Amino acid sequence: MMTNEWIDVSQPLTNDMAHWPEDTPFSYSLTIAKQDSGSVNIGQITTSVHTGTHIDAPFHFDNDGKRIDELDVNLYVGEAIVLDVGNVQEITVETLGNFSFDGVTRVLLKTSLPNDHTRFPEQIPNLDPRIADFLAEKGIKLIGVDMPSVDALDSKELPTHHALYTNGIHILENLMLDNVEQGNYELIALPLAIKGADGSPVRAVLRKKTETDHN
Ligand SMILES: N[C@@H](CC(=O)c1ccccc1NC=O)C(=O)O
Ligand SMILES: [Zn+2]
Ligand SMILES: [Zn+2]
Repeated sequence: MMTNEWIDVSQPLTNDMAHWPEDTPFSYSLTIAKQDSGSVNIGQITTSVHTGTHIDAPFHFDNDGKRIDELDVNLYVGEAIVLDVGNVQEITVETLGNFSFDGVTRVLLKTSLPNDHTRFPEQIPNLDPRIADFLAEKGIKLIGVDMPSVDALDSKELPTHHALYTNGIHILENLMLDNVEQGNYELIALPLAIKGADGSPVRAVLRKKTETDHN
């Protein structure tokens, strides 16, 4: 039997990609060219850690929260369910109540927001903070979204970030799920080991589960 292939669900890191207003854009440039060094090309990157597909450490919104290097890598590798919630602008407990979460600890929400890494959206679907309690009860430890934030783009209070955190649910943002259908997958979305950081870019990949897969 042919094994399923891993699919990339990360935003490509390009010099024209979208970033938060007033935040540091992503930039890659060649600092040393092979013709100058005589041996190698060497590049450098500059970026906010909240540009592109990334995870938030609790320290992002809580000064006493865990930093990137203190988070358990097991959160970011394993079974995940992709749910299509593209039919609503407000994602509530009622929306999620239509789905079965049997045994999974990671949920990825495919919303109506078209995934375009070069465009920072003006508006995004709203995640009701009350989904945090609901998902925690189902045993969810990680939520991923195909949007720049789990809160409204102009929010200062970040109620959904805090509600998720209070319920032990970690956050993955800016996935590219337009070409992914609802269903059960394996996920890898590992952060870099950046000491003390509030967030980290990840390379997020999914592989569809088949009936013959065993846990
Ligand atoms: N909470 C967002 C980031 C965020 O809110 C932000 C990122 C960079 C610059 C400003 C931001 N928020 C400003 O109100 C995130 O988790 O990526
Ligand atoms: Zn973030
Ligand atoms: Zn966030």
